[in-house]
Amino acid sequence: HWVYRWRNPRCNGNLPPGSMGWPLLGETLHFFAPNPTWDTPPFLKHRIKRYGSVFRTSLVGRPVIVSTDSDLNYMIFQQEGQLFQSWYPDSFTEVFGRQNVGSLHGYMYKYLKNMVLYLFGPESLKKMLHEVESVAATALEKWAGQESVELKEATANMIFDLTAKKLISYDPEKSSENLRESFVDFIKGLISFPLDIPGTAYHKCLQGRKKAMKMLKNMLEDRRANPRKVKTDFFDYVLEELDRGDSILTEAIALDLMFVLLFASFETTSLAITVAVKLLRDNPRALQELTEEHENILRNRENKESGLTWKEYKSMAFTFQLINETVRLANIVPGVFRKALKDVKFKGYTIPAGWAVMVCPPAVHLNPVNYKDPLEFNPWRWERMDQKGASKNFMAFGGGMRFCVGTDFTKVQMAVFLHCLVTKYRWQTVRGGEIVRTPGLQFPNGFHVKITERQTESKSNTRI
Ligand code: HEM
Repeated sequence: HWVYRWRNPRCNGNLPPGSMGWPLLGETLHFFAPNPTWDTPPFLKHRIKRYGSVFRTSLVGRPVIVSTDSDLNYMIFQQEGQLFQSWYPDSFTEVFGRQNVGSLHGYMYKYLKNMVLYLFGPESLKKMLHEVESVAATALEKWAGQESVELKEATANMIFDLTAKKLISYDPEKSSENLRESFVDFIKGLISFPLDIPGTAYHKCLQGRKKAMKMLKNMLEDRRANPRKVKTDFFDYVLEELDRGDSILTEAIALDLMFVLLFASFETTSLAITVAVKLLRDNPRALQELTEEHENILRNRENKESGLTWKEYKSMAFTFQLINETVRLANIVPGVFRKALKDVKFKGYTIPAGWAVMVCPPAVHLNPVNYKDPLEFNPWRWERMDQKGASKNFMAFGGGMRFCVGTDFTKVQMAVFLHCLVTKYRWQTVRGGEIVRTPGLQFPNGFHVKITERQTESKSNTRI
């Protein structure tokens, strides 16, 4: 009876078609199978073909409705808090903490979102532009002296230092413990079998999180003991809120959030930059147009000594097309999770209240109906398309109320990094760069590149 119920869940209407897989295990293993292409994962492809764009399944012990349907995705994003609510699986909660941004609602959520928007909104980014440029220029200068660099790791370090400085004024040079190292341990075991015994990757992941959380807690306590006159970072604002007395923010929530924010900021953007550099390497025409755009900016600059200005940043039309095309193909977030708050009717089907719903951006971004030759890297396709917000066919940064608050920050970092890279350097692949999604996108053997200064390159060519 139990197995029968597992396979045929109750529903006040017509459940979307699909299979619940094996008892308990569901279809989890198929879902996590590595996919060595840019294309939609086979798990989705097979089921879309068999059942259509909306189907049911069971993942990590939960019944889930999978949506690859543009209209349903749109409705899910628009109905946040009404018919659907942000929700992430228990296994996420285990490693990211109980109070991650995804599980916050109402007043607390709005407060924290505003705080992040304040720290990384356009006004702050304008002021940060020179700093982002100097960080990228310094990093590239260092890398150019080396035999090769693993780009994903190197850019993640670069972004981590910048974000940690902005969010919590962390300075790796001055700190006795290495916060970044704990995050590395955490990430290595993130997509692993959840078996918490010494020696396993998962155990290391939880230990990494524990260590990072302890360091963050110490830093927050330090700040409490030595408050600053002018509030500039996340800790300053958190302490102000905690000291208000009637706030529902607790120290535990604040620290969990700090952890998620740091993670969300450097893992995603570093992956996007690495994918962009790889795609540029493979597409000389796009590299040429990008280089021309950035050389023009330098050529037209009145004061040659000044760094990038906001006006110059805003003028990078082709760069923004390239960034959109990169994140469309990269599908950095392969699934966005929600929970149905009520029974929801959609095209003759019912999504039962309490069920998890997974919106699948890859199925939308790689659908030939939405994008002609979807696997082709074609930044020019964005010339005639809206590039700013989210749409039914573009949800790399989510959509609706929960649209990514780090989008502008990511774009600034990507554009500025590419500016520094193409105006001064050339690079070649040494090894690696293969794509495997598991189901997040990764470079299993790294992406090792040799970066050389352009002048040096032309001088040596002349010699030859
Ligand atoms: C290429 C880079 C990035 C991608 C692809 C990305 C993608 C996403 C997506 C798809 C969501 C929606 C999740 C949902 O609806 O459940 C999201 C939300 C979020 N992102 Fe990003 N993100 C990126 C960079 C960043 C950065 C740099 C930060 C931090 C400064 C950040 C912070 C957040 C936060 C706090 C949320 C939750 C917003 C909310 O629930 O309202 N992201 N991101």
